[in-house]
Amino acid sequence: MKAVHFGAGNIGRGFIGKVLHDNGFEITFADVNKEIIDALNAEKGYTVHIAEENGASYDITGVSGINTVDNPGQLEQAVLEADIITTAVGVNILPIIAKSITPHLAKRLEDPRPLNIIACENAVMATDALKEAITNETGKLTASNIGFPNSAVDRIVPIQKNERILDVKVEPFYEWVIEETEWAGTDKLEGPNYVQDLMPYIERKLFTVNTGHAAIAYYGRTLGYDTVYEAMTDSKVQIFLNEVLAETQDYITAVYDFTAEEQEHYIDKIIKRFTNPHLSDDLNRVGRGVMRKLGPNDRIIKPLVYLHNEGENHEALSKLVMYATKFDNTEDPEQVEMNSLISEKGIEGFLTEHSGLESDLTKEVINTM
Ligand SMILES: NC(=O)c1ccc[n+]([C@@H]2O[C@H](COP(=O)([O-])OP(=O)(O)OC[C@H]3O[C@@H](n4cnc5c(N)ncnc54)[C@H](O)[C@@H]3O)[C@@H](O)[C@H]2O)c1
Ligand SMILES: O=P(O)(O)OC[C@@H](O)[C@@H](O)[C@H](O)[C@H](O)CO
Repeated sequence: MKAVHFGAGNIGRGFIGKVLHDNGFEITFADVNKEIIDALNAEKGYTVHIAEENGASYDITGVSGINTVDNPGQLEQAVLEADIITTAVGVNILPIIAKSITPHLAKRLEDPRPLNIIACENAVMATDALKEAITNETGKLTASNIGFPNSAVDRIVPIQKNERILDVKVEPFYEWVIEETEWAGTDKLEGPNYVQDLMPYIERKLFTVNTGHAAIAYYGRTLGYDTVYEAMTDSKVQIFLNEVLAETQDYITAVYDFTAEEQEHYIDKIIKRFTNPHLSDDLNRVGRGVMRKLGPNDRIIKPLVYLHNEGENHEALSKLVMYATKFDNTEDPEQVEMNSLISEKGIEGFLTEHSGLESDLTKEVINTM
């Protein structure tokens, strides 16, 4: 069984690569990072270390790499042989990945073996976005051997520097939930959970783990912290995090069938993950892509707008919007773009145009500070 995985970064090597390897796949990583691809081709393997006391280490073997900048032609053979294609590149990169896959797809689909294509990104229904980008190029795909399941991936993998460049340290917890209805073929992966309806799982994850992370990053930075672990030692951050997650809990339990008790249990587990002393996760990583995170369907604005419309408390999420607009990671191109939009249009104009907030909610958000 062969896999092509786009994005040989932290989640690609540390999570998706490990699951595929455990399922017996030979993995070809495709990436634009020459150093990583050269190392994959030289080493043919790497080690995943679990970040806990006496944590285990797992050797991932049978891997290789394609540098999609220097050798895009190598992708053809890899796609033709693939049983699964996955991505972990960042949701905004998916249209570029679509352009890499599309030229080889028709030929691959003449082969009756099932092919599943799955985007493993932090966004609601990211595979649908990849599928749309692919079908914009190919037209409607009528082959019955292709599946585009959406998925939710959860495992904290910080940016890190290790002695061996490919090795990667990951938290012990992981969860990969896949949309069963869209899966092509009968051979499923061991490890992921398959569900009929993914929306409850992806939104619960995004609006708890990722909204929580955003709260720690954007508020923690105003208090001068650099990492999640450091910020979580401050009771002010803990209190704010609890307030934010109480609001997203109201959204999750109103929209889906999770009970308050189930959600409280889920939150407790996540807060323990945020205080893992064996991980050092930079607030700049957790807060990266600030414009994406302030998008209408993302982790802050979607629950905020819902709670506002329902007349429910949304004060902490409103403050979170304001902390996000004040983030200061100027190495992030999205931060630079946001800063320039805010200086041109003001915060009010930015939130109305970019986040799609109605003017009464925009004013309310601004007045929380
Ligand atoms: N790190 C985490 O804790 C975590 C957890 C769950 C989900 N995610 C999601 O996984 C995705 C990847 O995150 P990450 O932390 O692994 O980031 P990362 O920066 O470590 O890895 C992304 C990789 O994609 C590569 N890339 C960029 N453009 C590319 C292109 N055009 N073609 C091929 N490769 C390209 C980069 O070179 C990099 O190696 C994001 O959507 C993120 O939200 C991350
Ligand atoms: O990757 P982002 O930028 O969408 O979000 C940053 C973090 O919240 C995220 O990467 C988490 O670590 C991850 O989603 C945990 O599963």
